[in-house]
Amino acid sequence: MAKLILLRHGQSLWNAANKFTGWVDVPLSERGRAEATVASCKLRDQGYKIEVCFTSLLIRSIESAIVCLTECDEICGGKIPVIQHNSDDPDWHGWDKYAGNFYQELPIFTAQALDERYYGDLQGLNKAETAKKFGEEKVHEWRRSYSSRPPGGESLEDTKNRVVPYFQTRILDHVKRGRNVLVAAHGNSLRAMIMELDNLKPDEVPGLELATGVPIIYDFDDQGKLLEKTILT
Ligand SMILES: O=C(O)[C@@H](CO)OP(=O)(O)O
Repeated sequence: MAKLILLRHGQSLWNAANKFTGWVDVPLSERGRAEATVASCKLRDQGYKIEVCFTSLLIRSIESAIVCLTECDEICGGKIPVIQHNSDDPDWHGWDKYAGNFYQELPIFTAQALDERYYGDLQGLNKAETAKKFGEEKVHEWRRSYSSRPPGGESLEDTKNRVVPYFQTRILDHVKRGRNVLVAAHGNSLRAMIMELDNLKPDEVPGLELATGVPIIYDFDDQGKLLEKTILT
């Protein structure tokens, strides 16, 4: 039975400062690293073993994955996590000639498709001040509705349109082969994925809040059919 483990990154320094973050590449806070450590221990205590990992290109998701996979490293089943960069930069080619060894290494695939929702003109602004300026209702609509776009940014629908094809082709492929997969990503890229997994309608998604650093486990049977969901609080 394969497991799909979704992990919203630990608290970032801009989560702590209550700022819209989006694609701004802000690292974890001390609390965020502690949350990823706790997630790692919970997964270890429940006997989970990870075989493949996916992250976005943003450091807060990569850091969360690395802390989660290395703090209680039993969850890697004796393998070493290795990031599989896939850069279009021609200077990169040649650095990555190492073919890898699936028996000894746990691949971490990084993908732009899993990045946080692009928050456009709101990025860097304080959330409370923005709500005062534009009104609580408008800002809540920008943050939590399905189809409303924040100024210059992506709606959740836009985010879902890039997340779901990647999820279906790349991530679910491993799950269907019976592998346990960790996806360390963001509040909105994971909400898009959960909409798909839980069959949520657009009017059901505003109520979906994800805590930082709390693993959400989906169990699949050998035919790739979804059986149950557990939140490791
Ligand atoms: O700022 C962001 O990028 C996100 C996640 O922290 O915020 P929100 O909860 O408003 O979608």
